[in-house]
Amino acid sequence: MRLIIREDPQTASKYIADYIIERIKAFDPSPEKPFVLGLPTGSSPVHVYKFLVQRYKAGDISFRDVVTFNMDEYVGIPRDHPESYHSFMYKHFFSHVDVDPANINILNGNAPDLEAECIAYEEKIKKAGGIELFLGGIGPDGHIAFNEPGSSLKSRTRVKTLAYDTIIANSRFFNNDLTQVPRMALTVGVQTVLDAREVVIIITGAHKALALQKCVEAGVNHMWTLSSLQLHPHPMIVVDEDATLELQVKTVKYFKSIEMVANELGFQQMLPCAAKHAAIVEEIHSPKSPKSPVGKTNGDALMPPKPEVVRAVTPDLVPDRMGSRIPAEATTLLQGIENEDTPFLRMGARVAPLSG
Ligand SMILES: N[C@@H]1[C@@H](O)[C@H](O)[C@@H](COP(=O)(O)O)O[C@@H]1O
Repeated sequence: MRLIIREDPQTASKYIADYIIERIKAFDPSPEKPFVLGLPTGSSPVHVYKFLVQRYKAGDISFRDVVTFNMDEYVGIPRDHPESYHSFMYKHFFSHVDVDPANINILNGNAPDLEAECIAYEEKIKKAGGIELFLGGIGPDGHIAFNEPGSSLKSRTRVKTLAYDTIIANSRFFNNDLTQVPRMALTVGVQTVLDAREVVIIITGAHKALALQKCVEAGVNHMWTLSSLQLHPHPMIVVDEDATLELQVKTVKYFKSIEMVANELGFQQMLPCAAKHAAIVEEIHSPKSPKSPVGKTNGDALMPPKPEVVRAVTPDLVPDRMGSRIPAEATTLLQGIENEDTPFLRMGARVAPLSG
């Protein structure tokens, strides 16, 4: 898991928007091979959409070959109700970019047969080739989409009764009138989210701090459905400082150090995999300066160089998966980096991870 910590909701949102844009670009989508993007509603992703729209208007990105699947929708309120998730998505995103309306998928909370609607949605996702990147937010109780506490971690798209806490939390969108908040929703399941090839979650604010703590530091538990991300091969949670309030200091330092070390290794987030791989190999063979990323520390260093990193400069060379000859110990380093902390290494080239 990667946990990216930024100062405030704006910088966290910008990080995610930039990340999504680079993922789409690296994927190089076409009508035959569209990028399939899962999308959330809620106040947390509003800034992400704002930055995506800004970059679209600046000519940096097109959504023409992007197929979208929204996470959820209320049952029983008209599609054009200002608080329907359908309205939300058009208001904050779809109306401002070049996404093809035929490529937009949102569950229909007024379908005559809600069960059939959910089954058909799963089928549609499958037919689209699965979701490449699922962006999500969470509720203060750690729910993802509308997978309320106690939801099966194997759940799929279905009709869900909302928890009373969620009805209270969402009443702010309905003039604080609890009676106006729908009691049911259609939602993708936890397993639907986990099936995505990559999951990116935004969590901001002190009111989500306990949920973040449960999901990152505690075990996998259906009472905090986001914790299921621990079972995903490539999850990334992007948070603001306020959301980290319940985390242990060492957890925060650990994840910050992971990002720092990745930066020191010269990984620009958006470089294609092969280039990054080559950069690592080159750096291991011929460190550019005494400040080489291998074992580099500075005054703020959070972790000492690991012995295996230092050993990686020994001349005992073995072929790696990309044909370069690298020190045997370095394969461990590369695997650790690629598997655990830098899913972006997979970007663009869509190469298989080095192992696992
Ligand atoms: N179904 C949505 C979730 O997908 C969203 O993550 C959550 C949090 O919303 P907010 O970002 O406004 O706190 O709200 C609703 O419950």
